[in-house]
Amino acid sequence: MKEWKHAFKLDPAKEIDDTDLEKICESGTDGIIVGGTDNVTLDGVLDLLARVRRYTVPCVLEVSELDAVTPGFEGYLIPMVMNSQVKKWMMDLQHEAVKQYKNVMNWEEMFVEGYCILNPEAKAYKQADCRMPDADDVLAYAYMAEHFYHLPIFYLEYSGTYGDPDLVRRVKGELESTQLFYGGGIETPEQAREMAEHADTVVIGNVVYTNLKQAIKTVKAVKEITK
Ligand SMILES: CC(C)=CCC/C(C)=C/CC/C(C)=C/CC/C(C)=C/CC/C(C)=C/CC/C(C)=C/CC/C(C)=C/COP(=O)(O)OP(=O)(O)O
Ligand SMILES: O=P(O)(O)OC[C@@H](O)CO
Ligand SMILES: [Mg+2]
Repeated sequence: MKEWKHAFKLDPAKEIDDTDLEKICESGTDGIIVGGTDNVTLDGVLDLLARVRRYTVPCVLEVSELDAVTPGFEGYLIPMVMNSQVKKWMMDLQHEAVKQYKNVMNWEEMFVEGYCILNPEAKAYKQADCRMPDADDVLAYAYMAEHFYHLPIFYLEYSGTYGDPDLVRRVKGELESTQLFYGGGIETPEQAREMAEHADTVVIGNVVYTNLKQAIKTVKAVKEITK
């Protein structure tokens, strides 16, 4: 995943037909992330996994629901929400999962993500009871992700709305070894390119379901960038 510049996030709670899924999987994207905030079920995850597996594209599961975890993915992304006001979303859910399952966890395939969620209208923001940080707060979260927690990934999440490219640039300047994911509101190749100028990896979600043609064009836009 260190090499990923572009990823599509597919929501197991949403329908996608085989033709569209083929276009996504054969688009040249670096990987597929299966994940969503609500209504994530084991059946939904298994269905997507089996269908994505027809193609060679790498596929990882972003765990938001413990009951929907299954073997068979190349990797597992474990969110912890750094700007949540409630310890549950930063520590307790993950603690409970480790307590129950540490014997079957393969840490080589688990990647913890420090999430900073910046759209107050996003489901994940509301669910995790987030507070809105200012720019200095965000930079400090990024710094903590790398230097306190040694996380492999810091995820600047604007789910559903396009974010601030200048903040993405400043966050990137704060990080050396932690990989910066940007996700949220990318609907055009130009927006994908703008965020990919700064973020290590851009994640494209909802536009897959609203405008597949534009979604596919984001791959080339991101791959063309040489930093
Ligand atoms: C078989 C095998 C490999 C076993 C492994 C063992 C095992 C069970 C490991 C689990 C490891 C572990 C520590 C898991 C943690 C579990 C857990 C429940 C963590 C909490 C996750 C969390 C903080 C979720 C909050 C919400 C969040 C940050 C979601 C991220 C995704 C996101 C923002 C999606 C966008 O939302 P979307 O649904 O698309 O929204 P729209 O519909 O509005 O677009
Ligand atoms: O759905 P969008 O707004 O593209 O966001 C992508 C991803 O960051 C969601 O977790
Ligand atoms: Mg979504």
